[in-house]
Amino acid sequence: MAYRTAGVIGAGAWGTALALVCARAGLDVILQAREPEVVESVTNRRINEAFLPGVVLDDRISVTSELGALGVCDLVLAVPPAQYMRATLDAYAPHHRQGAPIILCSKGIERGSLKLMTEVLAETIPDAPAAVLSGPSFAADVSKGLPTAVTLACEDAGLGEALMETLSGPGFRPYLATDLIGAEVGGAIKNVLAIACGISEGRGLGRSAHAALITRGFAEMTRLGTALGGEAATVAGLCGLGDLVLTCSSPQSRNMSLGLALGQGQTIQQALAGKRSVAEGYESAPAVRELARKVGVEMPICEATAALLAGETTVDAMIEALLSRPLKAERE
Ligand SMILES: NC(=O)c1ccc[n+]([C@@H]2O[C@H](COP(=O)([O-])OP(=O)(O)OC[C@H]3O[C@@H](n4cnc5c(N)ncnc54)[C@H](O)[C@@H]3O)[C@@H](O)[C@H]2O)c1
Ligand SMILES: O=P(O)(O)OC[C@H](O)CO
Repeated sequence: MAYRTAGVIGAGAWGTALALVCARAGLDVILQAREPEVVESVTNRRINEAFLPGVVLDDRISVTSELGALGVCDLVLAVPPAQYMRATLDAYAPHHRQGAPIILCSKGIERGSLKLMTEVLAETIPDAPAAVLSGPSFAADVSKGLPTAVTLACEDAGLGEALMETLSGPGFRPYLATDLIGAEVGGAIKNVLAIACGISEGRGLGRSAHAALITRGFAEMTRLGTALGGEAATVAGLCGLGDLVLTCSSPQSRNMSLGLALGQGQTIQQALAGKRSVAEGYESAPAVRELARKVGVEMPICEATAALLAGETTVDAMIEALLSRPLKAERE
């Protein structure tokens, strides 16, 4: 099927950047924004001043506050913060066009239910063909057309291929996978690990500690991904290792910069004050910790980060606890 009109649910930085990706790929785009000021600024000045300032949006992109307006779309990208995915899809469900695929682009695990975004979709719009788009991709880079490669996971390989062809462009290269779980776990866990790396950086623990955190964090991500039924090879791809490397290496990441502030001595309240943008690692950390315990997977870095974010420990005690763990074989 040739896709002509894409709907994007959620006009944060990433939803807006993905609207541009779709427009550059030749699709007409309907971008749904919750905030009236976003609708106003995109309509009148062709810029999303609240979430992606400085980027002029393509004329193919129209903006609306109404989820119902996406009922005409033959392809939908869902990009709200993960903790709002269920409520957003519930509200959108009555309008969804039968058979239109939904590409989940948010990175997180639902608190309470401990569910992945594909599970949330299956419970809210069960008939919709699902795909996951995830990988190392800052909205600011993608919106400028800088080269970006991501994982596009879809159990139906034919549909995945069609979606990959549809979204690709000179600066945007999706790579195909069929493992939804592996693709989702990578994106959710790297956010928590990026906070840990930021803390290490903020505390001045050095590049060696940074590399150790990335490597041991990757082991945690792989353990959880495979325990949930994902494949290690998917987690080692763009959606897992690739995104971990990006997010843990740049203060441009909201998650890493939150960690940096905590490592430099700010409280969580100070570090989050006045922020409109989402740090998904902060939001998902309690669910990651609970899920790891539920499935019996050891994730000490994520556990320690969740404890710090919950106010149960201090940065110094967290570092001390991680460094005093019993020695063990690297591959365990
Ligand atoms: N920004 C990036 O570079 C980037 C890249 C890849 C993936 N992502 C992922 O995309 C998702 C969205 O992040 P973002 O960067 O676009 O957001 P953002 O931080 O730029 O903006 C916040 C978003 O939250 C929405 N929001 C606030 N309250 C809400 C509510 N009650 N219900 C529904 N939505 C609400 C706002 O409308 C806005 O879209 C996240 O899961 C993030 O991890 C972001
Ligand atoms: O700014 P962050 O930390 O939300 O990261 C954005 C993207 O997920 C990077 O791939």
